[in-house]
Amino acid sequence: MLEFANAKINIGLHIVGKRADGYHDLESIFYPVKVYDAIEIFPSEEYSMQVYNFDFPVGEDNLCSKAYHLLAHDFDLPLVKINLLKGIPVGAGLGGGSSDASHVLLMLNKQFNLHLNTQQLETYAAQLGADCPFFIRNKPVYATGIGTTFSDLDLDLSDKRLLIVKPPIHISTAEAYKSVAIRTGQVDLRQAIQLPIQEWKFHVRNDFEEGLFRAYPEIERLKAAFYDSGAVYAAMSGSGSAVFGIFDELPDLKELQKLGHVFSA
Ligand SMILES: C[C@@](CO)(OP(=O)(O)O)[C@H](O)COP(=O)(O)OP(=O)(O)OC[C@H]1O[C@@H](n2ccc(N)nc2=O)[C@H](O)[C@@H]1O
Ligand SMILES: Nc1ncnc2c1ncn2[C@@H]1O[C@H](COP(=O)(O)OP(=O)(O)O)[C@@H](O)[C@H]1O
Repeated sequence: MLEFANAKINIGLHIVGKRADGYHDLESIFYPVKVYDAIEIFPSEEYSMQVYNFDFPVGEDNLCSKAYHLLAHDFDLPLVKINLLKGIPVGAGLGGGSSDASHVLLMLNKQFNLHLNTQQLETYAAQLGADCPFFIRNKPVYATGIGTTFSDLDLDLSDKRLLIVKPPIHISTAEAYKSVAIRTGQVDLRQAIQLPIQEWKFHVRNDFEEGLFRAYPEIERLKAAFYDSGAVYAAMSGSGSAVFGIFDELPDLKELQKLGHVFSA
């Protein structure tokens, strides 16, 4: 079985509290985007996994392997070979690894007739990472809690052009959370996105930007370059380092291409 695992962007991200277990409560809008990894799973004589197009360990730490072993613990799954072709940049705030994990759960459920429903799959996904459950639903949602409680959202950007630029900076999510400031009393993102998109820049913010822009001025310059290129809204996604921009029309890419790898999403 071959499937494509898409990325996500966060449209607004408010860090609203810190919990006793060290995780943070947040509010965010998760929006699926058309940047993909490819995952192939097939029965094999032994379990193995191979990653193409990216250089990181493929051992038990890979989220695809973790997803397989999580289900293999509870179900009589055959041994499989997993091939992963990375297209989603890593350490970018685009949730690539989380999407891979959840797509492995979805694929195993389908391929081996496990009959798990969405709720059950989301519960398994939550054991793999806070970003994972979103990719089970994989449609625009307003997320709260640690990012695993969802309400559906009517947001459709399909008449816009969406560009994402990944600068050559790798940000660890855990590190980004360590220095983020908690802010309460922010605008309700669900209301803010009802405003015309041109006004989002005054109301829709990502709380990770402040600290990470200080540490990596290149990311702030990248966001400015999006506006210079005509974006109606631009922001860093999640804990970075990728920045996305929403455009009415496809801009000249020359300046953006100087600052990183450009993805049309
Ligand atoms: C910031 C966000 C926004 O969507 O995305 P990315 O930028 O990573 O894509 C997510 O909250 C990232 O979720 P995810 O990357 O799955 O996090 P996990 O693997 O569960 O946790 C990695 C580390 O991040 C911190 N963490 C994560 C989620 C959360 N709500 N509070 C936290 O404090 C914890 O220190 C944890 O040890
Ligand atoms: N299948 C995978 N794809 C990408 N990263 C993975 C995967 N499995 C484990 N990881 C680990 O997760 C880290 C962050 O992954 P990524 O999906 O890029 O997160 P983020 O959304 O925070 O940028 C990587 O640096 C890597 O060590």
